[in-house]
Amino acid sequence: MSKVKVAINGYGTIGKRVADAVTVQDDMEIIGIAKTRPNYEAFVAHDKGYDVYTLADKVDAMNKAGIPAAGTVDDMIAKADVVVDCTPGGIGEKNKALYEKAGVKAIWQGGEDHELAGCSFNAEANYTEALGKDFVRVVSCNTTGLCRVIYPLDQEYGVKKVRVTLMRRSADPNDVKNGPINAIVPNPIKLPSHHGPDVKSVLPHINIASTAVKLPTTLMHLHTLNIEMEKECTADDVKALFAKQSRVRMIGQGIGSTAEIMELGKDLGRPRGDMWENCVWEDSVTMYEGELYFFQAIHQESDVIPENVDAIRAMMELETDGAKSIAKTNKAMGL
Ligand SMILES: NC(=O)C1=CN([C@@H]2O[C@H](COP(=O)(O)OP(=O)(O)OC[C@H]3O[C@@H](n4cnc5c(N)ncnc54)[C@H](OP(=O)(O)O)[C@@H]3O)[C@@H](O)[C@H]2O)C=CC1
Ligand SMILES: O=C(OP(=O)(O)O)[C@H](O)COP(=O)(O)O
Repeated sequence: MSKVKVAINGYGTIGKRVADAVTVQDDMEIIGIAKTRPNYEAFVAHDKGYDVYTLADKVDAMNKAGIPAAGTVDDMIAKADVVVDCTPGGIGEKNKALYEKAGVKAIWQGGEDHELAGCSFNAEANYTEALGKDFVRVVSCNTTGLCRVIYPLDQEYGVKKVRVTLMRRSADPNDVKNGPINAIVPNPIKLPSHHGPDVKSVLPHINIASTAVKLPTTLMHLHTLNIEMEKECTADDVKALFAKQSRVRMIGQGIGSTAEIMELGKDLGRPRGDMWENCVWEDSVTMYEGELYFFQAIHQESDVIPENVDAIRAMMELETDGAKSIAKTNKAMGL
C-alpha cells in the first residue's frame, strides 16, 4: 500500500516535531515542509532530507541563502493528501481557502478556533469523530493534557465537575520575543480561560471551568486539578487508572519540578528531550471530602505530536480503531 503523503505548512516548534514523528511511521511520509525565513531551521530541514517549500515571494531569498526551494507552498499542497498546518495561531485560518481550492485535507493546531475545522480532536477521547473528515483541529497542548486525564476518569467513574488552574509557561525555550521575565500574569484576566471551553469542544458534556496565569518559565505548563466524580473511588484507584494510560506518565523517584521532568526526557534519550506524555505526580493524587486533586505537568512543545499522527490516520481512514492507531503511533515514536 502506498504511504499517505503529508505536507507540513509551518516548520517551527510543532511543525518540525510533527515532521519527524510522521517520518518514523510506516503508513505515511513527509513530501515537504514550508516556512518563510531561510534561517537555521530551514537549513536543518534541508540537511535532514525534507524538501523545503516557501511562499512565492520568498523563493528567491531561500535559493540565495543556499537552500534550494522545492517550490511554492501551493506546489507543496498540490502534492499532498493531507496538510498539517503548524503556522502561528491566526495564520492557519487564512490558509483554509488554499486547502479547499486544492481539495486537500488539513489539520490545524490549537491556536485556531474550533469553528475553523468543526472537529476538535484528542486521540483517546474522540478518534472516531475524525474518521474520513476533511478538516480537523488538534486541540492545544493544555487542552490535550486535560482531555487525556478527564476522558478516562469520565469513562470509569463519571465526571460531575472539573475545576482547573493552569500555570502556563509564557514562551517556548527558543522564543526571545515573549515574556514576562519577571512577573506573574493572569492570562486571561476575564474568566474562564479558553481551556475549559476547548475541552468541551472534544467532550461536550463535561462541566469544566478553567483559570490560567503565565509564569516566567519556558519548560512546561503545570495544572492543579480538582475533579468531582459520580461514583466513589480511592486515590489508589485513580493512580491505577492513570498508570494504564499510554500517554500519561506517573512521576515520582525524586522528581519535584518541571526542570527535573525535562532532564528525565533527555536521560530517556527522547528526540529533543521531548516528554510526549502528561506527567502526573503520583504523590499528589489525593481524595479530599470525596473530590480528587492532583498536579500534572505538560510539555507544551511535544504533547500534541502523537495526536497529530493519529489525526492523520483517522482522516485518511488508515485505521478505524483509535486504540490501534494510538498503539501504532506510540510504538513507532518510542513512547
Ligand atoms: N509552541 C507550543 O507550545 C504549542 C503551539 N501550538 C499551536 O501550534 C501552532 C504553531 O505554533 P508553534 O509551532 O509554536 O509556532 P512557531 O512560531 O514555532 O512556528 C511557526 C512556523 O510557521 C512558519 N510560518 C509563519 N508564517 C508562515 C506562512 N505564512 N506560511 C508558511 N509557514 C509560515 C514559521 O516560519 P518562519 O519563521 O520561517 O516564518 C515557523 O516555522 C499554533 O497554532 C500554536 O497555538 C499547540 C501546542 C503547543
Ligand atoms: O497551546 C498552547 O497553550 P494553551 O493551551 O495555553 O493555548 C501552547 O503552549 C502555545 O501557547 P501560546 O499561545 O502561549 O504560545
